[in-house]
Amino acid sequence: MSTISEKIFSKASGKDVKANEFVMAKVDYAMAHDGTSVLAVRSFKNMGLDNVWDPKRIVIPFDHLTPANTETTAALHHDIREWIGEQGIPNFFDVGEGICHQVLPENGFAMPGKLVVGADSHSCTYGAFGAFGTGVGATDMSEIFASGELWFRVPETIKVTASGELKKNVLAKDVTLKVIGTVGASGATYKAAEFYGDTIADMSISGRMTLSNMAIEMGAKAGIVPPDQKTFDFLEGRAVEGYEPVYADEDAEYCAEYDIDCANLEPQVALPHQVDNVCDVSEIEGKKVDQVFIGTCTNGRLEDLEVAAELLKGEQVAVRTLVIPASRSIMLEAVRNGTAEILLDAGVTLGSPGCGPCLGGHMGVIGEGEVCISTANRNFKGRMGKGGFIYLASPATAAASAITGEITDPRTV
Ligand SMILES: CC(C)[C@H](C(=O)O)[C@@H](O)C(=O)O
Ligand code: SF4
Repeated sequence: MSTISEKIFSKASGKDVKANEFVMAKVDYAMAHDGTSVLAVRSFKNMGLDNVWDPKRIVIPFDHLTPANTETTAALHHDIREWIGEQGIPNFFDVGEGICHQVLPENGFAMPGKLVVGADSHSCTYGAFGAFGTGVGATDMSEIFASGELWFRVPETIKVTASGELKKNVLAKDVTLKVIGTVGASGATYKAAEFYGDTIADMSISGRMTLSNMAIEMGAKAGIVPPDQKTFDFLEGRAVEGYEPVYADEDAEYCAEYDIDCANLEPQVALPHQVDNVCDVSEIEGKKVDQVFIGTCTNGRLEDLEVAAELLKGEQVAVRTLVIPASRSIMLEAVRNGTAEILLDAGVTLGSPGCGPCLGGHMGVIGEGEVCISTANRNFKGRMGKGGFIYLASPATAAASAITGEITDPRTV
């Protein structure tokens, strides 16, 4: 009678464990990006060790401030590149390859049953593939670099069941925002979430990644979708090693259960400055925006760009609109299949793959009092620029709002 998390931690710690037990777990893959590797590497060096535990199990994408925005960033990038070379870490993804949470799954590091730990809070994205994906701080990451292990408290699990067929232009992001609005920003703190129901089964891999990505926005350690044929198909020819799917037992114990009706779901918007401040788009329609941002590890995938292109085809954007693909391969596909051309024709600014202005670092920061509708996962005060206001929505709602210059229901354009 175990949950997916209990089973993954049992395997990773080599003994049968239950929720709330403390374990030392073996990590399958460890990730740090340009933002967090700096501290992780510094702390690793302070330990006085020469070599990391296993270079092949460490993955380092550069994504947060890429291409480098300042001389300081360029110097930090330089130092980390050098360390990666010294350690012989083969899985290094340099400037322009894309956002860590896109790069790891694309390259087959997120697999069912694995424990994948990243020095980034949205590492829960890997749950979309049935992995226990979770974020840790940079000094915890240095422990993993050193030993390949870390301690955890096995989380209790909440069960979220989403049912019903989504209406056109109601997307996985709307389901995700609805779930977070229902559970609350701290409703799943230190718990894992397991996602069930026909809405999830019908979701594409891309949609499931959006859902798992935002599990941390309700406090969850992990947000896991049980793997199915779509998962296996995605991993075919991609998975870097063999894997064993893990499922919960029928009588697994959940600490809370939530049922989400998606048949009547409207597009959702999270209002500033809290992610769980969620309402139907109809309640906020007409709110003027200064900038539209489509991208990030939440919604920068090909499917998201295509949804935007479908709405923007033959139209002109009314406000500055930024589209940043989550990876180079997504951008390449968007160029090849004509999506990029439609977006550029509509007046969109296309940025190089990476986090872009999500964290307020560069490439589209907003000014005092400005409003941005964004497909990202966080709308915290000041995140995209001091004094700015961030509204979170789906790529369809963002694209519809780009056409009108105000928050718009994508079903009306
Ligand atoms: C910079 C990094 C530590 C941070 C995170 O952990 O999430 C960032 O990716 C974010 O989205 O806020
Ligand atoms: S895209 Fe945004 S949320 Fe995702 S890793 Fe980058 S900064 Fe964090």
